[in-house]
Amino acid sequence: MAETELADRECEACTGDEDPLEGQELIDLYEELDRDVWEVVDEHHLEGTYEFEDFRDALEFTKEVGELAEEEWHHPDIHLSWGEVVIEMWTHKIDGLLEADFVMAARMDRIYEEYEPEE
Ligand SMILES: C[C@H](O)[C@H](O)[C@H]1CNC2=NC(N)=NC(=O)C2=N1
Repeated sequence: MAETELADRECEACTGDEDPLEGQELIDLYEELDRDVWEVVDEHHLEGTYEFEDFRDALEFTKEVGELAEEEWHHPDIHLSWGEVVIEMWTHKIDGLLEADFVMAARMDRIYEEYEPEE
């Protein structure tokens, strides 16, 4: 049976004693994200950069991401500028990356589909 798409998986709450993902585990999950948006930084966090037409769209996207973070109780760092939102996503409790971080990133990619500027 095909694996559940990343954005449809549960954000498993972390207990705090998991080991951070590394190596091939990270690569396999990363390949399911929008690589025009995301990069894995130092095997520690995900950094994503989203472009928008203006500040209003960037702000509305930020609000949706904020609501998602509250629902999932898994919170990114968000830098909001005119026409751009930069996200940093990692699991603070273990100071590294777990699947939940990739699930959140995939959910953000899905939210972004409604804002993507015309080519
Ligand atoms: C107390 C602790 O901050 C909470 O359990 C949650 C809140 N949101 C969180 N968000 C992120 N990114 N990492 C965490 O470890 C985390 N922990």
